[in-house]
Amino acid sequence: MKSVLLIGTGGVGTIAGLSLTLGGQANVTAVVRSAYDRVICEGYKISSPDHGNHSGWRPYRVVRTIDEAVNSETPVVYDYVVVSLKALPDVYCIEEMITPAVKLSHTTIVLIQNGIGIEEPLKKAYPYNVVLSGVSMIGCQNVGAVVSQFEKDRLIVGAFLPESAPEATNQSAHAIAKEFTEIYGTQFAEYTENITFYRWRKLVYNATINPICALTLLDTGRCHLSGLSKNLTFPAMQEVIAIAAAHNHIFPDDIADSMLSSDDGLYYRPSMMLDVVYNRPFELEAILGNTIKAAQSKGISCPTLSLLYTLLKGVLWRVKETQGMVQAPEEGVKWAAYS
Ligand SMILES: NC(=O)C1=CN([C@@H]2O[C@H](COP(=O)(O)OP(=O)(O)OC[C@H]3O[C@@H](n4cnc5c(N)ncnc54)[C@H](OP(=O)(O)O)[C@@H]3O)[C@@H](O)[C@H]2O)C=CC1
Ligand SMILES: CC(C)(CO)C(=O)C(=O)O
Repeated sequence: MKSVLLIGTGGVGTIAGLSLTLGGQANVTAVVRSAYDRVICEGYKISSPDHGNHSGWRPYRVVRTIDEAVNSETPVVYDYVVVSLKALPDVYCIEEMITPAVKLSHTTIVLIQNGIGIEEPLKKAYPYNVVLSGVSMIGCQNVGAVVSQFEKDRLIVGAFLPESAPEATNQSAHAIAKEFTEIYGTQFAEYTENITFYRWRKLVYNATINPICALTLLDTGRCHLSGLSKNLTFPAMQEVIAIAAAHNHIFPDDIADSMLSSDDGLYYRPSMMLDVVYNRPFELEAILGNTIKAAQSKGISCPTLSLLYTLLKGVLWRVKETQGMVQAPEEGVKWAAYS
């Protein structure tokens, strides 16, 4: 049995924990924060078209913190640390957070998160551990231990390989990526040698639809009905496609239409929109900030994405102020300091 530590038990993480458990090859210890008491008392209520409906499901072990996960009566060495926290480098530092659970040269770190450039800090912090990058296509929510999955669970997994890595290291990283897809279940997870391509491909959706829904608080269906999808999302997608092309990721001609039709029949609220609705910090830098940096590095202009980014920076400031993460000085502010 593989020993898995799951950090980030929202919609994506809980379904990952369920799939890894049902596959029968992993014992999953889950770090559960605000829903801890409910999960201990009642378990999760899950409705999943792929993994079934469950009432009272619990992973192998439920803990409140990473320290508790590591310091049990018999200390556990984790084979995999699966991170499905939001990618929020401006709020917490994942590479520091997971340190107690990562055994040098042994533990594989698996990131199941949206965005680009998210693996670099992990690989830098753990040069002797394998870092896997997972792109999830699921549409899923966890509200108070009630988990609802709306779209198919499809997880693409590949090894994150810095350019300088020796070939033998690369080969073992690819083998571990394949092993992880088997533990997750090959009906739902697939291995790729080129995970960066899939990260960029997903960005065509996440860097456009997520921000526009988060700003307008309209779900995907209502974005179509109001004309936003045609007049704003579609052109914004062309910018992402051009930036991706400059980084050698070329998509089929119908990529924008296929992303826009991926929620057909649903009034879907993407994860960034839910974060704004629940007044939580959202993944602005990982999704939009890093895309704009990638454009700048190639001298590409992306006015629509830049405007969305600037507006969302304001929204994020508001969220952080209400959460006490930033403060406006009592004496007021002067324009000259910000011009
Ligand atoms: N939702 C979706 O359908 C999809 C999401 N993604 C991506 O997957 C990733 C996860 O998304 P999602 O599942 O929606 O996220 P959620 O916001 O639903 O879940 C995040 C979880 O992390 C927990 N958490 C936050 N901070 C800590 C901490 N310091 N210690 C322990 N736990 C913590 C939260 O706990 P608490 O409840 O206590 O706040 C919450 O349970 C994101 O990168 C997202 O973009 C990708 C594809 C689809
Ligand atoms: C839209 C979706 C579900 C695509 O898988 C997503 O990534 C999100 O909600 O952030």
